[in-house]
Amino acid sequence: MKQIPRTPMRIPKTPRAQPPASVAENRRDVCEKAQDPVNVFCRVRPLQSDADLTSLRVKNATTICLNPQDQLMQHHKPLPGAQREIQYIFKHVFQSDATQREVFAAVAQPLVENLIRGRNSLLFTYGVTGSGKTFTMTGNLRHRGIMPRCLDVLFRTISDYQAKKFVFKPDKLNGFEVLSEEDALLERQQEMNRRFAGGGRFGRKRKDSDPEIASQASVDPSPIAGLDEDNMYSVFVTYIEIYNNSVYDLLEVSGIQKTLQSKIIREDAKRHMFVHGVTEVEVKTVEEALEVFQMGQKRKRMGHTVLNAESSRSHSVFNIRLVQAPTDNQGENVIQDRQTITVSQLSLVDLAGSERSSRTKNTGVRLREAGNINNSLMTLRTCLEYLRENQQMCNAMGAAKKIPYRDSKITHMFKNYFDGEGQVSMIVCINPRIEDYDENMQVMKFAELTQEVQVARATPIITGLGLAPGRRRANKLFKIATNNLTELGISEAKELQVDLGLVYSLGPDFPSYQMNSPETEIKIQELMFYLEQRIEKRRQLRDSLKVKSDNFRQILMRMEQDNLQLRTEVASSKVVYKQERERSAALENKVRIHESSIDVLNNTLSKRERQIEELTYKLNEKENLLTQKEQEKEKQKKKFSSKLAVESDKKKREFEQKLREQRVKLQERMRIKDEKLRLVSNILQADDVPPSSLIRSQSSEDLLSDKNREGAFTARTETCVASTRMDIYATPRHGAIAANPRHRRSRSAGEKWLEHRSAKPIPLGTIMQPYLKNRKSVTKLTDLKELTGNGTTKYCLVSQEADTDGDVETKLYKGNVIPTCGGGAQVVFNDVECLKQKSPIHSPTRKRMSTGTLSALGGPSTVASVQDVAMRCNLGIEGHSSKKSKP
Ligand SMILES: Nc1ncnc2c1ncn2[C@@H]1O[C@H](COP(=O)(O)OP(=O)(O)OP(=O)(O)O)[C@@H](O)[C@H]1O
Repeated sequence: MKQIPRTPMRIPKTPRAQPPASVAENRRDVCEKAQDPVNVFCRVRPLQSDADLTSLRVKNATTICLNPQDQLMQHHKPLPGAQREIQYIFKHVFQSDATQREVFAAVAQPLVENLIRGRNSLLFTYGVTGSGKTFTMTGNLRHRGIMPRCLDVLFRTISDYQAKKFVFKPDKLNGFEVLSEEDALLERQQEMNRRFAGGGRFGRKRKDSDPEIASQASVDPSPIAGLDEDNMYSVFVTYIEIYNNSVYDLLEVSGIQKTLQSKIIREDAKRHMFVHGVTEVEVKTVEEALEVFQMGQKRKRMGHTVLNAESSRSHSVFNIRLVQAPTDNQGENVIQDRQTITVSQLSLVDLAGSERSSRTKNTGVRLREAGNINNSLMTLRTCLEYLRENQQMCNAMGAAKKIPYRDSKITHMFKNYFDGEGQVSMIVCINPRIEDYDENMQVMKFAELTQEVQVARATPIITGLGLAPGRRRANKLFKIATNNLTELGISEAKELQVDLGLVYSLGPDFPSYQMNSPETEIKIQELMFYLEQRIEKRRQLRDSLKVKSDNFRQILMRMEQDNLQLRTEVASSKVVYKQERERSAALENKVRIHESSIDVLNNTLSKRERQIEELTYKLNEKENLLTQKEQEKEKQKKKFSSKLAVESDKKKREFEQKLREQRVKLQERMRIKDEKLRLVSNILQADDVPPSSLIRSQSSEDLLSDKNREGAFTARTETCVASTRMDIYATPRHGAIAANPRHRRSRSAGEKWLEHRSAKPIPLGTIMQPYLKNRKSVTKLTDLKELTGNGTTKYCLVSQEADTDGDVETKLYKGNVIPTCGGGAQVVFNDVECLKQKSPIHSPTRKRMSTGTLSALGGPSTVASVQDVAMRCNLGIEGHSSKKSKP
């Protein structure tokens, strides 16, 4: 592009920051891909009146010249030294007399071709208010703009290849899904019901032919070649308005709501920007599409009335989306796989007027609107500027600027056109009047900038999927042939299954046939011939089949009979089998029961065994314990016996020691007593009866109170007598008994003896018998009078003792009876006679010494006897040594 002068480029002074990874990646992708510049066209509208002055001159089909305003206003001729006219070159410049058709053909038809080939395109008009943007994009009844023409050519191209309505359904995330034929049919019926019930999408019944719309639709462009005939197509339209940097869906069914809700812009899975929740209307004809557009326009006007806005203050975006997907093998239905769907979009954008707010002298709401418009267009300009700079630095691999797409809705929405793939075209609309010179200058600068921006070329879509090309045409030919045959009266033709192989076999260059050509007619005739043959063959085959099937049926009937018989047998066998099974089940049940009881018994047995084991174990433990205890006991026993032995030994020694001591003591005492006795004897010899040597007897009451004590008395007497020749007195129980000192026994009076002998005396059988003169014998001393009365003066106690050898010893204890002061009597023993009788058979070695003998011998027996008497009789003893013993 040549231009004079060129807009100076800004030179960066400071090094730019490194771009983020994603930006750099994107840049690398963009740099690597094939790119096309943004196609910028210029359209000059006619002057309103011939009197109007112009600052613009169209030099040729691509160049226009802008003349300085003052030069034209004042002099009409360039002054020397004045600023020269500025030239701007475009892809094409449409002069004021250019028709809508020319504009469409040059600008929009390539974009529709892109659309059909599955590529995205963006076309926007840019210029000041009244410059003809809307006229170019939409047009009017007489001069239809780009949009209706795009729709017209599109529908003409895909007319025979459209999918049935609702086969493709928007997924609300900028994508589509394929519905089955049944689901699509259901949706169609529901829509029809809605229409009949009370109106269509916009609340009114659809008119079949709106004359205004019909006139817009009736155009004459020929269809675009190169359509993939094996695909099916559907067209969806959306209509959006961006006002005050808010996005509104003009096709939204808002019901009673008067105002529209603003929408947000989102990015889909393929990084394409889309308006979230926007209404996508499927249209099948141009009229339908234009009707939807008109409805959107109405809504737009309604909204503007509510908001008190002007239509030129908003950006309008009309999107035509073409959805295509390949047909199946038979070329009849769309393949039920959303991955095979290709969606292409043509966005037709009518931007708001680009004039600056200073020029319009707006205030209040209008000023804010203008500010927003300026901001969005400024953002667009900045984005394109940065994009251009980044692209220019792409080869130099310098740092890239972050492009502020998100700063305005319009740039945010078309981000993927500049960052991604597609084709971008712009029509700069110019009002050539001289008043718009300055604004036109700005527009030109923007145009100049825009056409330096490169956009990555869209990659061609992958077609085929390995399916035979021309299958839809083959399907069509096959159906034409079958229809023709049906019309000729061959009804079987209807029943024929589609056989594309037959069509393909008609000629090697089949898919390239044109449908309305004579060649096709010939091929259809050939096809009909083949089909006729096929039908004939089918008839024959059918007849043969009938015969065979009859035969087969008969065989089958026989078999059926056999089968029936077998079934009966099987049924009876089954009954038997069932019975057997039941029996077997019963037996099994029994076995199970027995097994379970065996298990129980086993369990019990094992339990018992365990118990036995436990008890055995316990028994062993106890035995062990017992053994231990016995051992311990034995040990203790030994210990105690040894201890006992030691103790007894010790005690024995002690006793012996004590005994020795006692013996010594007794000997000492005996010696003392002997001494005493000797003294007493001496005294007795000197004086016959010493007053002190008296034996006091117990009172008669004491003596006779207890007859049972006779033995004891006897013993006591015996013991006392055993101390030979001693005067012994018994110690009274209650104090000393005093003898009557005035008692004088007359020697002249005769002696009267009281002999006290045993009741059963041992017969002596000897000649020598003791003799007592004037005696009285008693065996029992029952009355004290016997002792005190009758003049008894002497008392003799006879004691006999026989030993084991048969020796008998008879002792006679003699004493004087002395009356006491209390009326009782006391016996003072003064003589003991001891008579011993030897047994003729006795053994001299075994002779036991009698008490008397022992006494005579003065051995230990005497001492023991004295001690015994003392202990038993509780008597005080005082004796003397005079002892008279008779053999
Ligand atoms: N090329 C043209 N040929 C004939 N008439 C034109 C042409 N361009 C514009 N006009 C007329 O100019 C008037 C204003 O045009 P239009 O509404 O398209 O301007 P605009 O740029 O869209 O304004 P706004 O920004 O307000 O929408 C219309 O009445 C239209 O018929």
